[in-house]
Amino acid sequence: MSNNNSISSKSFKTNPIHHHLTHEIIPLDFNSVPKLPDSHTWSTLTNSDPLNNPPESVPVIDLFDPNAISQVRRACERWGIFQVTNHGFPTDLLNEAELQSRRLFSLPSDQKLRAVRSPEGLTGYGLARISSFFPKRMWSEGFSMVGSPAEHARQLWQHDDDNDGRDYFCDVMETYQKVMEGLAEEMVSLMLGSLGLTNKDTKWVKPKKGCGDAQGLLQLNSYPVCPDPTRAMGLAPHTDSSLLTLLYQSNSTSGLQVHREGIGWVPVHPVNGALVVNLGDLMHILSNGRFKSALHRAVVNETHHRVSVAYFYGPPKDVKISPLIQLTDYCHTSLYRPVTWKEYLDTKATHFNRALELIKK
Ligand SMILES: O=C(O)CCC(=O)C(=O)O
Ligand SMILES: [Fe+2]
Repeated sequence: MSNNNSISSKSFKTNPIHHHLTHEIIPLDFNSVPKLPDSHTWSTLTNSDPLNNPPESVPVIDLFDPNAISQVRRACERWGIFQVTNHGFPTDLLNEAELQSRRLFSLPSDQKLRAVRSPEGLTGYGLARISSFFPKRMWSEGFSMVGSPAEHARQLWQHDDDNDGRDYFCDVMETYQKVMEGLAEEMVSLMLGSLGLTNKDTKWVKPKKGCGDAQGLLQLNSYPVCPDPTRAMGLAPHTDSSLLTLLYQSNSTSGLQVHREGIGWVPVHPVNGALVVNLGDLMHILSNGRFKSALHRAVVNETHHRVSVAYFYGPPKDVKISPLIQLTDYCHTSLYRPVTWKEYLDTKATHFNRALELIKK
C-alpha cells in the first residue's frame, strides 16, 4: 500500500518534512502510470453504477420559458441540481475557459507542482480538498483561484516567451469570474424569488456594490484518461459548501452524477451551452431546509480527458447566513444557527459530511 507514485517532483523528495506534507496534497503524474495504482483503486461497491434509464432525469430549464420560475422552485426542492439554458453567459467565454484549463493541465507535472496549493491555502494546483476524508486517492487534479490567478500563473509559466499566454490565461479567468458573479446573483434572486421573497428580503446576502469583496472561488477540474475507470473515482461524493455552484462541463464527456434518494446515482449529461446549477449547503441553511444541497460525484473514463469549470458563489466574508425569517414557520422555528462562509468551510474541513448536522440548532 504505497502512495509513493504520487510523488513526482524531485525537489520534494529530498526534504522529508516537505515529503510528508506533499504526499497528501499533490496529484499523481497521471501520464506516468500505465495501470491504476493501489493508492487509487476504490472498491467497486463504492462505485455503484449510475442508472442508465433513471425514472426521472435532472431538470433542464430554459430561462426564457415563462414557467421558468416555478420550474426552478421545483428543481431546488426536489433535486438541488439542475441545468439552465438561455442563461446569457457568453459561449465564447465558456469555450475559452475550457481551452485554457486544458492548456494548464497539459503542462508537465513538475511545472504544475510549482504552483501547488499550500496545506492551509485555498488557491493553486492540487488534489481535491476533500481528499483527506477518503482512504483512496481520486483520479483528478484541480486548480483554484480567488480573483486574479496572476501569482500562481507566474509560477506555472516562468519564461519570458510565456508572457502573452500567461496574461491571456489570467484575462480569461478574471473575466469569467466577474461575469459568473453577476449570473450567480441573478440565480440566487430567481431561487429565492420562486419562494415569494423579494430582493429587499435578501439584500444582506449580496455584496455591497463596489466594495470589491471577492466572494467566489473558481476551480478548474481535470479528470485525465483513466486505465481502469470502473475501479477509480474522479471526485468522491460530496455536497458543495457554497450558496450555489455554477458548473460548466465540456460537451463531449459525461462524468457528473447526482445521488437521488430512493433511486441511486443519476448522470448529469452535458447539454450543449448549458450550465449546471448546484445548490450548496449554505443555500440549504438560508432556505431553512426547504431547498436541498445535492450530493454529487464525478466518474472518469478510458478515452476522454474531461475538464469542468466550477464557480462557487457565497456571501461576503462578514455576512452570517441563517434561515430567512420569511421561510420559518409561524413559530419562527429556524433549524440552523447563523454561520459565515468561512466558519462553515472550517466546520466542513474538520467534519466533512457531518457539517450541516453540526450547524443544526
Ligand atoms: O467535475 C464535475 O462535474 C464536478 C465538480 C465538482 O463537483 C466540484 O468541483 O465541486
Ligand atoms: Fe461539487
